[in-house]
Amino acid sequence: MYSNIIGFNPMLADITAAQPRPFGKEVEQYLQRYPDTEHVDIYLNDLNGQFRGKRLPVAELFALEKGCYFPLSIYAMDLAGQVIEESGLGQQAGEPDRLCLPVPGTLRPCARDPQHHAQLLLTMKNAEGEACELEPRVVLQQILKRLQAKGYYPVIAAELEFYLHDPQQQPAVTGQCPTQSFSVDAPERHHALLNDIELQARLQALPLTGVVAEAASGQYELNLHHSARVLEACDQVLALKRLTRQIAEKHHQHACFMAKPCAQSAGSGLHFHISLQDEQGNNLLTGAPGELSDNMQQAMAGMLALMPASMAILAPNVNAFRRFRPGMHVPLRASWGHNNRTVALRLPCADSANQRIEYRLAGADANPYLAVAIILGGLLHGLEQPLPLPPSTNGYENDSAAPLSLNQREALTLFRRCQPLRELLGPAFCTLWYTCKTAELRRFEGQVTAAEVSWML
Ligand SMILES: NC(=O)CC[C@H](N)C(=O)O
Repeated sequence: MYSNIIGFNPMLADITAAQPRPFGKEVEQYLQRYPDTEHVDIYLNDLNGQFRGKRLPVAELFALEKGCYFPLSIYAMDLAGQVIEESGLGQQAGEPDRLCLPVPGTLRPCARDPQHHAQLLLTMKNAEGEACELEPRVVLQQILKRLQAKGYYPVIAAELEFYLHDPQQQPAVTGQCPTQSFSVDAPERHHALLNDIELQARLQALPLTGVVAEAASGQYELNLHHSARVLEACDQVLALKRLTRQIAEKHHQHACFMAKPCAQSAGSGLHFHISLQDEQGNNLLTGAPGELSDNMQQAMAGMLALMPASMAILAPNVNAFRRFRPGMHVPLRASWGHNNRTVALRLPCADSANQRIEYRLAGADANPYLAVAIILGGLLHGLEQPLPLPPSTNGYENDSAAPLSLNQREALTLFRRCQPLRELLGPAFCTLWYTCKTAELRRFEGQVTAAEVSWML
């Protein structure tokens, strides 16, 4: 909610990509630092950002330089880990494997047992040996390449909300959710646990800059420092989620990243602050004092134009749509405004060098690679095909901004029909997303819910 108040000076951001170390060297250095390592989890992040892979004895680590194999169907799994046959990647295709390679710089200790257990992110190749177009990380990478080809270097900072709760109880159980945003005393209740998160984040070189108590009991926000290494920043969001879950478990708590775990309490968002630099590190969104630059107007107009069709990615399941309720600091329309937490694109107070957009639509359960691909795709769309910026709005009363689709089926239909998104995210990926999410929704709708049973049995 309140991250980046210390400053978002894009001039400070290092726009050069990290020099990848040869993987063997990275392993050697890691094992010098953690000589007692016994195991490593190697993983890909699937469509839902879940970790899929296997645990290996550490001796296998060196051999990974040449790669290893996992089934392509990892990118066709639903939230329950079932392969969606309608994708055509499942058993009817024989569930073929693809080559996977380590992502340089992602060998980190695992928070569950940092001295003995490591983890490593992989990336998949397609049948031709190119980056796999169905992998969310690759979808974002392609958009970044297009931006860089035009001399645009985005800078992003993530804010991730979640609930801590007793595993025997629901998060923010009704009646126990006093409003306590900003409370500096609230974190005292979870002092040891939050300290542990910070410590493990340091060990994993995740730039955690702050922890904020949010609007409901047990709800917190984690702020990551802004970075021009956009892919790495998204890797870090997912690593931070895993770390937080593991640390919570150690403290006999549960960390919940559902978008709306409790109907009566605040939902959890994944907000991104976005800025744009040129090669010299100048902020390209900055305008004359009191004015919005052309770039800023075009970037926002592009994001707003793609927003209704983007909901299917930013709210990736039935529960994610429940977050969009009035009075919960959540946008309900494709809106923008100055210093306003009810709009989709918030322009925070900032001095001229730090002007940026806060994109507030994604839920905490959204895939960060895809959410950022949507945001930067919208920005690119706006810069390439300038559109007029609609008037700013100020709160829920003003209904001049375009409505957003607030149910998953409608959102998926808009997504399928949106040609610019198809072009930005790639047709193969868009077909996969639509197919998997439609099948997942059908599975959900085919169930009898606990509410029906308790009301009617
Ligand atoms: N931190 C805030 O601005 C509140 C955001 C709100 N919890 C959300 O769901 O997005």
